[in-house]
Amino acid sequence: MARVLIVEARFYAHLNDMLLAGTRAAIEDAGHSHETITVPGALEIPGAIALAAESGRYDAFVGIGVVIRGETYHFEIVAGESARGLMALTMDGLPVGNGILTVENEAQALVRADPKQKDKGGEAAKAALTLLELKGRFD
Ligand SMILES: Nc1c(NC[C@H](O)[C@H](O)[C@H](O)CO)[nH]c(=O)[nH]c1=O
Ligand SMILES: CC(=O)[C@@H](O)COP(=O)(O)O
Repeated sequence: MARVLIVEARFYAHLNDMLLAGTRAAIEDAGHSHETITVPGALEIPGAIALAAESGRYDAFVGIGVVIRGETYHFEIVAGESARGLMALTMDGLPVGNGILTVENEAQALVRADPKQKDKGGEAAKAALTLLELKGRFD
């Protein structure tokens, strides 16, 4: 049984609740365990995963959150840098799934967070577990 750490950026609680449901369901359906920690925003997700990975307590990681475009360039920073940080961790050999929604509005986020619709949380969990399985094959 793999131990999966879910790191959620709880910027929009109601959307995160849906993402979390899909993420947890995918992990449980695959027969693995999960633990969840919460950070303020998407920019903190990669750092939290890096810190947790050093503990050696987890086999895979899923970052989830919602970034909705506002009035300024900050959207590009938050969306781009959180994705870049997760990709850097993946390229370092960590099985990481990216479930951070980067959207124009709440309507787009709802469709993607809902486990009964696009289920991006479950998709990110499955991606992390796929990388974990590949890691086992190549080790
Ligand atoms: N605007 C959103 C943010 N912004 C906050 C940043 O992620 C970060 O916590 C802050 O800049 C302090 O370092 N975060 C989201 O997750 N979603 C947003 O829409
Ligand atoms: C993605 C963001 O950082 C955004 O929510 C912030 O809104 P604004 O650009 O209007 O400050």
